[in-house]
Amino acid sequence: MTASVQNSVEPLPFSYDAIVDALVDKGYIIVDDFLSQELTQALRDEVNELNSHGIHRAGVGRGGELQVNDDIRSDKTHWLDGSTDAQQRLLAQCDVLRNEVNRHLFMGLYDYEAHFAVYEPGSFYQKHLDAFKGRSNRVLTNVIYLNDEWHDDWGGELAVYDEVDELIERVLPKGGRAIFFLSERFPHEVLKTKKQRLSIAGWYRINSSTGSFVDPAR
Ligand SMILES: O=C(O)CCC(=O)C(=O)O
Ligand SMILES: [Fe+2]
Repeated sequence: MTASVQNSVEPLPFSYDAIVDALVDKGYIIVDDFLSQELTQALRDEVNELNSHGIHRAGVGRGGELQVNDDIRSDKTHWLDGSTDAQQRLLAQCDVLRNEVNRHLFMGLYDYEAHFAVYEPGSFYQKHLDAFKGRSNRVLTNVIYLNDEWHDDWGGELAVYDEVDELIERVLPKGGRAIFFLSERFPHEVLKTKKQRLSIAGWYRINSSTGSFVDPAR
């Protein structure tokens, strides 16, 4: 039996049902080993390669309003386009979850968009919401971490707050780990990192197109 056949019959280290249940119960879940070590490494290699050729400073806002704002965030980003095997496998896995969420929760998620992010030492992303009620088609956020190791004293945690601004989680960006949360409900921030921090941030979207205004735009 080849390695790939063996892998394909191994049970997943997490359950899609548990993710769906947690989204209903508390609106978020942290999933260790969401990505295999092998896929985490393939994506890490890709983002390192992109970064070595220079990827762009992230902006804040959408479309024509996009601005680079050093005070708010200092990461660099590159949108996934499914052009590599590793990206396709990641997108396929995220699509399984999209279908599971739709099947159980009728959220009508029709699309997933994601970018690589590189936080060089000293980088951060100030506290924000990914979506404001009724003003965005982003409804479910996921962040997937790609570093091969992360020490407790390296900073760079994702701090997650609840609706009354109490800190509820400090998530270390450990490779293969993912967090899923309802985009409108949880303010969050990336604390200043001491080491280069690699991740993929993604958003499941609903279709809120009306008339001639075609959404989503990037
Ligand atoms: O990298 C993270 O942990 C979170 C990033 C984030 O909040 C975002 O890109 O909107
Ligand atoms: Fe965010």
